[in-house]
Amino acid sequence: MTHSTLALEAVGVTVAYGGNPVLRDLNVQVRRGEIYALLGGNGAGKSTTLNAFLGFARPDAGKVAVCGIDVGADVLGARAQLAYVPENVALYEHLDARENLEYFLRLANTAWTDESIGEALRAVRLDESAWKRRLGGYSKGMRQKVAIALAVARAVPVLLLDEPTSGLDPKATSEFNALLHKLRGDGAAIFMVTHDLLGAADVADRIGFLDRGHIGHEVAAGGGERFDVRDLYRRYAGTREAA
Ligand SMILES: Nc1ncnc2c1ncn2[C@@H]1O[C@H](COP(=O)(O)OP(=O)(O)OP(=O)(O)O)[C@@H](O)[C@H]1O
Repeated sequence: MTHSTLALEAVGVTVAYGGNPVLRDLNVQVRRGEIYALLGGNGAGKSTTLNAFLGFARPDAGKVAVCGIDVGADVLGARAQLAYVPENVALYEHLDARENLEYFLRLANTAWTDESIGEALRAVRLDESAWKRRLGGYSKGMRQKVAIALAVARAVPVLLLDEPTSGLDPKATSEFNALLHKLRGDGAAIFMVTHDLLGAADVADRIGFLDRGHIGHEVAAGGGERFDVRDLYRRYAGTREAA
């Protein structure tokens, strides 16, 4: 893995709260053009891992980098490389999709035009008939599209997703997965945390199993069947028991 293609890197990361280790010697690397799913039970440390990449959880040991930028040394520089899409996307309910993008792009100090915003909304396949509707009436899937359109308009190479498909119906999930594959094809690095084994198996190139703050095992997709789902289940059940 060359340095230039490495988008996310955690090396020997330990994060403790009140002396209690939540991440323990966590090691993970995600390249551009790759979708990585981190699978783990409740309390395994998934959100803390995201927070470490975002610079909200400071490692007690180890190093976290985004596109080669050390998060501890330059948190704003690192954040400028990524977009974070939380489980429940918080946007302005009384603004429409375009207005939300304009507002957040201005906040991010990113130049935009009507054209570039239109391109971003088209790229995420948000139905054009919805562009002028207030977000208050949007479904979860539509909100996620707007959040990802913001990432597209900012042209960031890294996406961090928290439980992206929970609460999406099968059609919205399949549209969402197709969107992730398109972004991956355009060179994005996508890191998602999830409980959803089948969802991860559908979309990810690699899956890491987080067990009490440590990735004990990773599997990569291969061949027509991609993953051996029964094997994934056995491994996941093992971590869930321990979590
Ligand atoms: N700010 C904090 N202060 C103290 N403890 C924390 C803090 N944040 C997380 N923890 C603890 O760290 C552990 C891991 O939490 P984390 O939220 O990272 O797990 P998770 O895998 O995202 O869980 P879930 O799937 O339930 O959201 C939990 O035991 C949690 O209580």
